[in-house]
Amino acid sequence: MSGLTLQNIVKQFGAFRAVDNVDLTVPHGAFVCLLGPSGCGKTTLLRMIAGLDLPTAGRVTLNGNDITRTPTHQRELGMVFQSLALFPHLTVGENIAYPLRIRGRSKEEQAKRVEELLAMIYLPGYADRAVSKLSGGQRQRVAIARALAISPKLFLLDEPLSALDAKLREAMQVELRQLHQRLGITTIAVTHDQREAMTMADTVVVMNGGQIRQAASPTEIYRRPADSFVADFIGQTNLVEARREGGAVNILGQPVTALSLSAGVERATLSIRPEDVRLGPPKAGALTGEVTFVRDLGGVIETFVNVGGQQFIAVSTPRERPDVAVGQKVGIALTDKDCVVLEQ
Ligand SMILES: Nc1ncnc2c1ncn2[C@@H]1O[C@H](COP(=O)(O)OP(=O)(O)OP(=O)(O)O)[C@@H](O)[C@H]1O
Repeated sequence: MSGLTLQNIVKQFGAFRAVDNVDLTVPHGAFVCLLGPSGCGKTTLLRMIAGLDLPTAGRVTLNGNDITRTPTHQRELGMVFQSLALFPHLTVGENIAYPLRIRGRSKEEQAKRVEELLAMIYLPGYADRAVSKLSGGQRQRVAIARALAISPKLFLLDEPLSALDAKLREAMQVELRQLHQRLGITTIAVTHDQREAMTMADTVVVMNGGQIRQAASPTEIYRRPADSFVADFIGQTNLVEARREGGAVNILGQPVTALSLSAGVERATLSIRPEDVRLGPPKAGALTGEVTFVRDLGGVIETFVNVGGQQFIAVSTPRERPDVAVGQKVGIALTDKDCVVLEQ
């Protein structure tokens, strides 16, 4: 099978299980982001894919070959890790050519490839520059070019953009995605930044406690989170418990007439995205709460509403700005369409 497959991967550090039975298939040419909070095991998983760590159990296959125990240098990988910095004493061109030089490629081949790669990262004519004269973003592009010099079978990135400031980081995310679209190299990137993952990846793999909680497209992860961890970790959400009481579905002790639960379900956790919370005048059958805070962030307006002791957050565009003020009583009319039913 072409692409990368992880089967029942376990990594144990003494009694501590950093990666716990991970199964994942990355189709050839896909861009996958491993996303999760600090310590969830993403770097450990990437290091096993790279061959920098051996799994305690499980199997790694690349394009049908078992590479679980293959040394890193025989895996034909391109890697951009935070710790793998550019060589400061070499020029840009020498840095990019380095993987070709140590593989004994001719000077002509090295020069040709350096030229191609510099054009690809939008730095033509930079071969003779000193690395120390580059900006942070340019350095990162050179590190990417160096990793791609050998046309790797697999491209691995560990927090590749974390040293850059927010604006440059966003631009580089788009650049990396576009580069991937042009080259089609199977790519796995580790990040703790969900915007970064959603910008770049075909598949976002959300991890927690060494396990995969959900692996799906950015849209699916956001619109149909598998559980409350994913719902809460990706973007903002309102998590509430719904209970069947009498004939109606109640939230925080208030009946919400337009909501239903599947037959036989007595209680469930609902995830309601802030953009699906519409505020209006209080009315029967809707939740009633009190506005506690309004935050105008320019492009979006966030309104915080206290409903029975729990804070709801509603987000709207400036055009749809709700006409509400702090202290005002408001209604939140919810329908099934606004909610994702999680644990039942
Ligand atoms: N060599 C090691 N020995 C012992 N424990 C380790 C070792 N490497 C990692 N761990 C532990 O394994 C867990 C997962 O670490 P890992 O670096 O994979 O997390 P991560 O998700 O990449 O986090 P971060 O975003 O902070 O880098 C952590 O609790 C970490 O302390």
